[in-house]
Amino acid sequence: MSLEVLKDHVLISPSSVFYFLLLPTFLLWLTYWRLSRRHLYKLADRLPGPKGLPIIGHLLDVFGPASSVFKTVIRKSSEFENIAKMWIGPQLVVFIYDPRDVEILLSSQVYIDKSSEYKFFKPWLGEGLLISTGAKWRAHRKLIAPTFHLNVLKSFIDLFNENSQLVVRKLRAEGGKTFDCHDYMSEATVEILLETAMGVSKKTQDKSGYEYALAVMKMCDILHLRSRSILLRNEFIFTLSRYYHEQGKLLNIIHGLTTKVIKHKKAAFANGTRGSLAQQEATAKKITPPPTPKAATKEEDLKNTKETSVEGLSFGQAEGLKDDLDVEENDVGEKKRLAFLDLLLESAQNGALLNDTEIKEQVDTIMFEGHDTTAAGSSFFLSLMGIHQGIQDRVIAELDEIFGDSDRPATFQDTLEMKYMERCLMETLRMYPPVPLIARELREDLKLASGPYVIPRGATVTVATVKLHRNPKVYENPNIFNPDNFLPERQANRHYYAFVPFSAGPRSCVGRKYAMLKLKILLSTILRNYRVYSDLTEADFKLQADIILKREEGFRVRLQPRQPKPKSK
Ligand code: HEM
Repeated sequence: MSLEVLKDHVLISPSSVFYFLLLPTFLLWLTYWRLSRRHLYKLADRLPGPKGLPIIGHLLDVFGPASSVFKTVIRKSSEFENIAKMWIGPQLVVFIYDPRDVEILLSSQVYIDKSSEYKFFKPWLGEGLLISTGAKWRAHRKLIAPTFHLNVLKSFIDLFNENSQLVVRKLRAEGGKTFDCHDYMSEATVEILLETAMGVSKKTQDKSGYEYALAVMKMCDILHLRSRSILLRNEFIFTLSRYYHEQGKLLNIIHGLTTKVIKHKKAAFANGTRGSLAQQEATAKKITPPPTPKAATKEEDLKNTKETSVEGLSFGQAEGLKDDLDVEENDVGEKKRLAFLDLLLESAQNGALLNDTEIKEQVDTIMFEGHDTTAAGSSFFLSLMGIHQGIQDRVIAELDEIFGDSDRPATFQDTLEMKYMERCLMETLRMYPPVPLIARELREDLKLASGPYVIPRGATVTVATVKLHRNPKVYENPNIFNPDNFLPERQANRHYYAFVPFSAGPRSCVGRKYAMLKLKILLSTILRNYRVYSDLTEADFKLQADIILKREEGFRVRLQPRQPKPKSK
């Protein structure tokens, strides 16, 4: 049969040839893809974990509202003691809960790459400290960590006090009603960051910190949704969705604030002004004593390092854990003892270390990491005080012991004496860690200590702090709020990596000491003025882990002004 005849009988068009070849091409690609991942499959097969569906694994478990996804994943992985693997479609996710394994992961200089989900942060945080990696991350970490050195933080104490007093005044508006304290905590933590790390006055921001905080919360919802949705993970499909437009609007608010912060600070910098503009305004009005950001001597540094270690604890982590916020290498001399944005601008002025985009990315990162986490931590703390009245009695007794009937601002020394409050804060961060999951993508195999397991390169490893911190082999009655879990003797007998709310190792939280100091001043100021009540119990909490751990129903509490203590004779 000639070709002419064949054409008459069979419809051969270019598109039919394309479809004819599509299936074998796909099968060929699939075979290659699976072969290239055979190392991953081989090692994954040896890891324990709940059984998923063929091909899609546990993909269906990550659909639905954030609170139910969180519960399902925790429930399914709970049947497994130290380690649980799950396939989320083609992605291998391994949860580790044994402190020995957590140590291997977090203390390593090798496993420092963040998991692929962090890329959704890029339009917002760019290559900021939270998500960058390699040489860039190392250089910027080295630059930024000293700006959260204790000597810099001590110069923020007046501003912490002043802003905490402002919250106390704002809270009067609630007058004994039940309300969501997270709104107040968010606004306060944004404003405190602006005035301290950023060094600008909150008054120069015509949009309120609350509006920024609200936009951040909505952004987190979108990012979390993207990490759960197989469709929205795709960049192209995402740009066609309504979430893309919503994200654009939210980023306008978020970046609007940070752009303005940098503009103000740059203008002041050009005029030769250094240090917090808010502090200088207050000083001009004689509200506070002059700032004292002076360089410490070697001896003072050593003393500071010791002071940060309070009865077996070192500002939010086990005493035995050390990172670049603790070690003396941080002693980088007077010039570098500058607050965060001052140092960034100075470095940019002096050379090629940072360009404008990089400054912006780091400012966005610190604004996000520095406010949402502490807002959640302080809101959980107040909720728990409201529920556990006996524990609140002890915190208040300690504060009365320290301050007597005086309403003077707190000093650094006072914060060191808030030992019971420190334990309550630790216990809050144990049971309700604001960062509930710490995830890394492995570029090398990871051999575990808890059993004969090797997690293959290419997998995502997740430390679910929310579960690690409730390990019944480590904590007696892990689901009961008990600040005595942080008594020095109990702490000393525990694996250091059994409590890592601020992560640990080279990628630990640079704001750990800042957060602990600020939380103590903010929360002690509130409890010196109000008693907290709650109509709910912990069993009523609907936990929602959309990047930051929150209560879905809001952090509802009631406040009663405390009666002034009778003046001592
Ligand atoms: C209670 C408060 C806080 C908690 C529980 C917390 C927790 C954490 C955790 C768990 C990480 C590691 C995240 C990961 O590996 O994915 C982290 C990283 C980070 N945190 Fe915090 N944080 C808090 C407050 C702060 C504050 C106040 C700041 C800044 C002022 C801050 C800045 C950062 C930065 C920049 C990183 C990235 C560090 C790096 O990768 O080198 N955090 N934080």
